[in-house]
Amino acid sequence: MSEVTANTEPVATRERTVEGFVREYLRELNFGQGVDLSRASVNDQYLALARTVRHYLMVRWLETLRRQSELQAKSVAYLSAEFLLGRQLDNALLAADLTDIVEEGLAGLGISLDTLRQAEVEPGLGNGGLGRLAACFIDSLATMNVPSIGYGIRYEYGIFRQTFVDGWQVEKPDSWLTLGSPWEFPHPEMAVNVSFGGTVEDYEDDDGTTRKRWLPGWSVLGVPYNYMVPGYGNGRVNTLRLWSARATRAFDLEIFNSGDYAQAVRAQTFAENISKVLYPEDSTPQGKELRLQQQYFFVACSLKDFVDQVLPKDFDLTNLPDRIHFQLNDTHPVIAIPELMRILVDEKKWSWDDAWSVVRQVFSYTCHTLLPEALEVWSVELLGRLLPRHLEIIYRINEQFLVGLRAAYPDDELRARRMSIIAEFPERGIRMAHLATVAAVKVNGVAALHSQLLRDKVLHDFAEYYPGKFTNVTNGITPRRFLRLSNPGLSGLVTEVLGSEKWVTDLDELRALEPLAEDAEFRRRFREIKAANKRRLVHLLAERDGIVLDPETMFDVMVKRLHEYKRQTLKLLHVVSLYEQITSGALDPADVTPRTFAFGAKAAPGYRMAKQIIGLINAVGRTVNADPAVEGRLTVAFPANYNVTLAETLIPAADLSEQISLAGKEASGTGNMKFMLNGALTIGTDDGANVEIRELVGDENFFLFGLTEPEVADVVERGYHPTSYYETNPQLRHALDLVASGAFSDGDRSVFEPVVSNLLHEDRFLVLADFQAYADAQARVDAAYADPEAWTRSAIINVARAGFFSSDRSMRDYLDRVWHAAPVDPSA
Ligand SMILES: Cc1ncc(COP(=O)(O)O)c(C=O)c1O
Repeated sequence: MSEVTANTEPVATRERTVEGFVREYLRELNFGQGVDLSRASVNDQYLALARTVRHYLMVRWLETLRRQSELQAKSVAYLSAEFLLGRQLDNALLAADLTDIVEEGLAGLGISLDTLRQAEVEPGLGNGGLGRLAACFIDSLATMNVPSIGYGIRYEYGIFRQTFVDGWQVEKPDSWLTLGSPWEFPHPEMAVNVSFGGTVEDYEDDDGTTRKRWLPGWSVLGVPYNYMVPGYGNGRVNTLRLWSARATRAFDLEIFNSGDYAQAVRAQTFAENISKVLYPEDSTPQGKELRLQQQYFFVACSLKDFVDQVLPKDFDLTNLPDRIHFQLNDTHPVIAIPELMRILVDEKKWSWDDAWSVVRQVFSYTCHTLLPEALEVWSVELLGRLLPRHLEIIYRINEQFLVGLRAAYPDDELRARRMSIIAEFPERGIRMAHLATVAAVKVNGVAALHSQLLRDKVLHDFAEYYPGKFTNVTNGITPRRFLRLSNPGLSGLVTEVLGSEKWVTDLDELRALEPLAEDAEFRRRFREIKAANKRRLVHLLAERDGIVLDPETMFDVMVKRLHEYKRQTLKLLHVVSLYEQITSGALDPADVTPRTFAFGAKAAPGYRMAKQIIGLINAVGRTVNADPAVEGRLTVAFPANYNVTLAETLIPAADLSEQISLAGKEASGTGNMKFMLNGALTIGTDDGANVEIRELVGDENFFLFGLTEPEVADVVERGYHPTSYYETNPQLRHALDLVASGAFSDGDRSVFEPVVSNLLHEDRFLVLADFQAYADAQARVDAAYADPEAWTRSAIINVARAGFFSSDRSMRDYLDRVWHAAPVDPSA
């Protein structure tokens, strides 16, 4: 009998040849999908491809995990209720350096890689900027060799799929899991128990100490699903661990036996609801019980996982600050602070002071907003009912905090009330941002202006009390997804002229493009790439939405969540004004630069004004696009369901990026950076990261307009009267009157009355105040666009100076300023 030698090496050291890949792929199709090539559906082909590609990454993943537990280096845990990942296939192919092999191998089988790319449904596990930021950050952490893990929620339904019915938004469920999700690795055997409700009691410990004990009312299981987060070009694969809720018991057999099947499975449904659906809210918190359940659920799972599974069994938790830093992405995971206190005090039986001294060294908090209404406050009644022990802990943290505060400001009770973690009005509530700030090592804003406004306004009292705690980390975007993959034309040109792909991991390399702005041949090639990207978008939108566009027009793009502060209405009023001026004869169409005014935006389903604005954009589009008077001059395009996948084709095709929020309202923006990196010029206010973009590219390569933040504050303080702008600006008046007249609603004046009346009588975000400045800036845009050479020069300068906005740089800033951790040496 021949001897069998055990090989403990992972088997997946795959052959990196076309033939090797094809063999693996066919094996996966046959044995994984259970079909042969002649019968395989596109979905079969896609799933088999995804599994084949992940095999190639598997050795690296296992190796990363092995080394991580060996090294025990300081790690980062990024806690985020959202990870807006986008499609995975292309990114995995890039990381595994397999794209060419796979393309050729599939072609040999008569399969188009591009068709399989399109078969992937993106996991929309986030609302917009915040969730996409988390996805960029974990990509950068992996690429930079930082030991780290992402923790979040595996929503069964992500952000809703937006459709338009008669121009109005109708939400459809996003069933991203229906056709199978080949990128995830469920581990039901590693499920952890998470409790809710019940009561707290005192009891006497063995040594006579009185302690607290939480007697929960109910619990659920959290099942971890692991996702690979491959680094680019470095052999590292980090982990993203998303939690899915399951019932602790599938159903109650007693009730089932008594014949009530529906009642028997109700507990299961109840538990599984926790990870069922992402709250489709952006910039406004949802004070809903289920939302708090979600937050505690994923945080409790993650802390338990880290303490019990990731750390070695004999780990001394007093050393926790040397081993981990938990980054809280907004207030959603802030309940982690009392949860870690509970673990240390109640479960590990530490003293309060010892526990607090560790807890206050391991969390940092990123604030993402400037809108006071977006800061989460949980009612004490709700939090006490759902998490009674945590409420007690929060009260004790607050008590201790207020003692210190009153000692520092003995005669300032008003300040104590303002800063207290507990709000008394309009109902008693827990201010999660205050809790986070009290416990955090660092609190950061997400752009220079935002961090300054946090210090000066939103969290001013705290910045005075804890001067060293506040810092800035300007957001960033991953150059892998948002240039290397999404813009193959520009990416190829950059690699060619720079002589290598080093820029993909060192985006400052783009600076070397700058002299080429003066090179006519380079400009011609740059322009040709933009033109090709525009044609690619035109083709996509024709197929996807039946939208017909002319690639020869200027592509003026505003894509982001629909929110009044972002001011989609400002762009729309400008379109209406141009339309009104042309149709009334005030403007010769020949003098109007042919433009495509593109929008992409989802509105939160409960945000009525945002949905009205969507209806109005579509209504204006319908009228304008059908009117021969403006044909070839003005086109409005509003493809439904803006998501990461659409962004990847839309952004590289843009000539003009609209970043027109009211100054002092947009924390950072990341869309703005993606456009800049892809060679669009920005028309924008002095807000969020626009400020840093403009500083980098200079006024001559940026169309700045509008009130500054101090001016806005001044206008508001003096009393803002939007009607005065309406009365004194004829173009603005005519545009608003046209909307009010029912011209876009078949003569029905009532349809868009709420939008018009809101602008005229409230206009919280000063659209009318900035209208003329915006129209003037658009005239400057037209003038600049008329000179293609100068425009291209500016676009190249934008690209060349975009290096600062790499999320790799953001990670370096967090490592230095917040986490005090370092990448590990890949060769060690
Ligand atoms: C799908 C999607 N939605 C929303 C955003 C956020 O856009 P902005 O920063 O312009 O608000 C992004 C980021 O670029 C995105 O990719």
